[in-house]
Amino acid sequence: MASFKTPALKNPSLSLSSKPRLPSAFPVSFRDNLRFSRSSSRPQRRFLIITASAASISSKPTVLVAEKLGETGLTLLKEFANVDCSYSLSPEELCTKISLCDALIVRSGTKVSREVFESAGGRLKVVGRAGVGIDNVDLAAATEHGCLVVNAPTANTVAAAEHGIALLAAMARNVAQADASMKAGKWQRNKYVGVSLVGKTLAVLGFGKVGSEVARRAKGLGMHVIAHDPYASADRARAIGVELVSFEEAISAADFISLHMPLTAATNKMLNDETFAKMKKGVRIVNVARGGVIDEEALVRALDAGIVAQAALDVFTEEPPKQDSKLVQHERVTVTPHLGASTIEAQEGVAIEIAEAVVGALKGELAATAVNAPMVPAEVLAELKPYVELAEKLGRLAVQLVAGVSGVKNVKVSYASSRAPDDLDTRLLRAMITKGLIEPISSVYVNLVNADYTAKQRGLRITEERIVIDGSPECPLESIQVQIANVESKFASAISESGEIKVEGQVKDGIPHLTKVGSFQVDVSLEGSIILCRQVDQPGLIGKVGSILGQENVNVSFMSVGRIAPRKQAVMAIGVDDQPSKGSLQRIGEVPAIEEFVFLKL
Ligand SMILES: NC(=O)c1ccc[n+]([C@@H]2O[C@H](COP(=O)([O-])OP(=O)(O)OC[C@H]3O[C@@H](n4cnc5c(N)ncnc54)[C@H](O)[C@@H]3O)[C@@H](O)[C@H]2O)c1
Ligand SMILES: O=C(O)[C@H](O)COP(=O)(O)O
Repeated sequence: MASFKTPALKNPSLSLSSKPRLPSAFPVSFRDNLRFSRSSSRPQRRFLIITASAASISSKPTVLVAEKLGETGLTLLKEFANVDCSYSLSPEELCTKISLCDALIVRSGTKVSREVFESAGGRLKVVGRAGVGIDNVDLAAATEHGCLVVNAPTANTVAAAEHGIALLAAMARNVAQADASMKAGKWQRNKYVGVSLVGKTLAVLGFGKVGSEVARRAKGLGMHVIAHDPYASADRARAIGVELVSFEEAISAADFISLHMPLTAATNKMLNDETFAKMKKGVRIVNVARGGVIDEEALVRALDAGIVAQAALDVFTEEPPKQDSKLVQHERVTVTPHLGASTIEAQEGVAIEIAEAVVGALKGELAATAVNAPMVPAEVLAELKPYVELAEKLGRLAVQLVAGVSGVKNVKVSYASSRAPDDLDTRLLRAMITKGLIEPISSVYVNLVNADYTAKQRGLRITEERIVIDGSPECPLESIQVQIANVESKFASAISESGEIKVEGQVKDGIPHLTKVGSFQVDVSLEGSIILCRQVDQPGLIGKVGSILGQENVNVSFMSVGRIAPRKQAVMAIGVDDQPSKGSLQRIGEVPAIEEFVFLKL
């Protein structure tokens, strides 16, 4: 293979030593020193880059804050965006406003439905949930619209756990009922005899952030704590002195049950007639998770049947519940109006957490706490940066080589790396290849949020293969190869021996390079555009093509020839900074030795 670097480059910013630019979807400045870490108990931050256009937006983005948010969070938002605080919008008003907004911030009181995403007309980039539960956001619709959803998963954990403990103690000692009775002028000491917590068994259902904090505190009160959570680590439970048990064991052994799982299809009405029947008679239930995890009518029946002695509820299937709700009015039920996260401290924390996440996402920087997209740790992202660009460009090149693009259905991506497969996170690369494959042939905007969904929608199957090679594990990837099967090519030489369109690339000195087309080895940096020519290898040809381009002042940045053998067929790859005119391309095609050529935009 011969490789010729042009000596003088017209535009120094495109020189080989220039830093690679990230693809348009990723105007990223890597903020490794994010200001987030206020609490040492926070989980390790993981990051996601999301949005294309923010960096190019000259005017300020608009953030709609649809529910009350802490002042410090609002101040952070206002430093970067126009902030519209419109509380208590009707669903129709929200749908009307949303098309003018780049981001939306809500708490649990706003339904962010499919209609909201459809009404946004593509402008809405981020939904920030100022809290944990995202059951009020239609995640599938968000993903389909390429809209990132971020939440604030840690700042209200302690507040929710404290509220759970407050309800547990208040329920056991009839605090609310006795208070109401006294205010009604009564002094009923015998009626409000309570039960003790010490020595009792508490079953925590859902041993996540809040559940484990409740467990920790309940142990401090002298309770025997067991937990059920199909996804929790037994080691983590053991460290707190909690035994993980099955659901059946938990509900049948418990004197008290505290609920801390998210509301999902699997947890919906988890406590129902059947499960209440398996509980100890006289069990007491606390719910600061979500109303929907209990079948509320079944709970009323269980209370009336004496299976459940008492319940303390902060959350309801319908919020606010109907005034005449039997459950709310039940004498042995203590209720609060979804106050779990409502402490001054938690609301300030949540507001800051969500404001930072939303601003970061809008800037196109690294957004934290993504809910509907894979999150890639910042250090992995920094390492993969040039490969991200390579991946998108290989996708773009490969699809432009297809004749009749509707047939693109099966794409195979091979990653050659000396790292163990588990050590290489390819989700971001796959998303970028998908972006490169789809965007040149459609009007769909593809990002990390909607890449897999968009591929599936279009019937595009992307399979991945890892090839473990010898080499330095310092370097995450040796090469990426993209193959499109069962298609014809505009450039027959791009078809490999096995019949697929094949392009392969490497990162050299931080710059993505095209290193193989079909069976031909080339070496051209992936900047600007590329002309691929197949010719019979002969002296003078490079000069001929170069002079056609030179006459039009089209700058050649790189040129490389891959050939089977001297004076046999060869593929010449020419990198150009500017787009040649149709006339120049035609003249290149008319050079007698050139058998076929194609112009590809990156
Ligand atoms: N009342 C409030 O104001 C308030 C405040 C904060 C959180 N919450 C709610 O509390 C719940 C927990 O919040 P978190 O921050 O601890 O979330 P988390 O994600 O840290 O924990 C949830 C846990 O539930 C577990 N889980 C999932 N499915 C389960 C199942 N079928 N059975 C048992 N466990 C299951 C998960 O594995 C996870 O460990 C959420 O519903 C959240 O919305 C309410
Ligand atoms: O999921 C949560 O974070 C809590 O339910 C808090 O909801 P809120 O923000 O509406 O108080």
